[in-house]
Amino acid sequence: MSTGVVIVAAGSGKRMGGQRNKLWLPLAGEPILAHTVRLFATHPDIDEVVLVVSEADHAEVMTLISAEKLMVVITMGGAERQDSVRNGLASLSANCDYVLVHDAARPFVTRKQISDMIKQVQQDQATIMAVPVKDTIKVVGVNGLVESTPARESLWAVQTPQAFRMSLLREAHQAAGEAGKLGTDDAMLVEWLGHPVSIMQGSYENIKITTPDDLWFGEEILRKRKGE
Ligand SMILES: Nc1ccn([C@@H]2O[C@H](COP(=O)(O)OP(=O)(O)OP(=O)(O)O)[C@@H](O)[C@H]2O)c(=O)n1
Ligand SMILES: C[C@](O)(CO)[C@H](O)COP(=O)(O)O
Repeated sequence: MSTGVVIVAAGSGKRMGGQRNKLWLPLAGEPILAHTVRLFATHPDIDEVVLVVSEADHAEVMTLISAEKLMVVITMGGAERQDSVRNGLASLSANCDYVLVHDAARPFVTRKQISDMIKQVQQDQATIMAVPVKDTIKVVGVNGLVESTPARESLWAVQTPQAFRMSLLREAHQAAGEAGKLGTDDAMLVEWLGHPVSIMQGSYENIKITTPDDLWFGEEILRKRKGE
């Protein structure tokens, strides 16, 4: 069984509020991007890595990858995350039976979680990492008034990696592209095809670095892991 990963890094990090892609911000002295790419590129259960980047970051990414001597295929992203994933899938070889899709902005997934997910996807064909929500969630109307309160027991906050049988994810992206369907994650497209998607319990540490407060939390996660 051959497993590839598409790491999407072609965003711009608007919510971080900086001058350039947030993935260049340092975490324990190294760019966030370096942490994530190294984790997958050195993982024994991952056979191929495709890194999706923006035009603006391309040269610097090449420098980073060659300095680290990592075996990574680099490809260009698109306007939306979904476009970036689709471009990444197109760059994986025909040998891949399974694919993981991962946000470069989530550097804290562990090696064991990646291995567990690869085992799980071979059973379920589509599986995503998620954690039960801790807060009470409200559905709010455009008028600013609460419309409903979904039962918390059924709510999960979804993360990446998300893993799929390669042919299933390719089919979902192709169909979504043709229908103009846009999803905020890849599982949405597979669900829309009518295929079951299983949940793999992740961890509250697997945050997506999105806003400045995520950076200090991220430093704390690494400090704690170093001491373990
Ligand atoms: N067109 C896009 C948009 C996002 N991403 C990637 O998708 C992941 C999750 O996106 P998010 O955290 O929202 O990153 P940004 O889009 O960069 O952030 P923002 O929405 O604040 O601009 C990130 O690793 C980001 O680089 C991508 O590859 N291509
Ligand atoms: C895929 C994702 O990480 C699941 O939580 C998330 O939806 C991607 O982030 P974005 O902010 O929607 O681009």
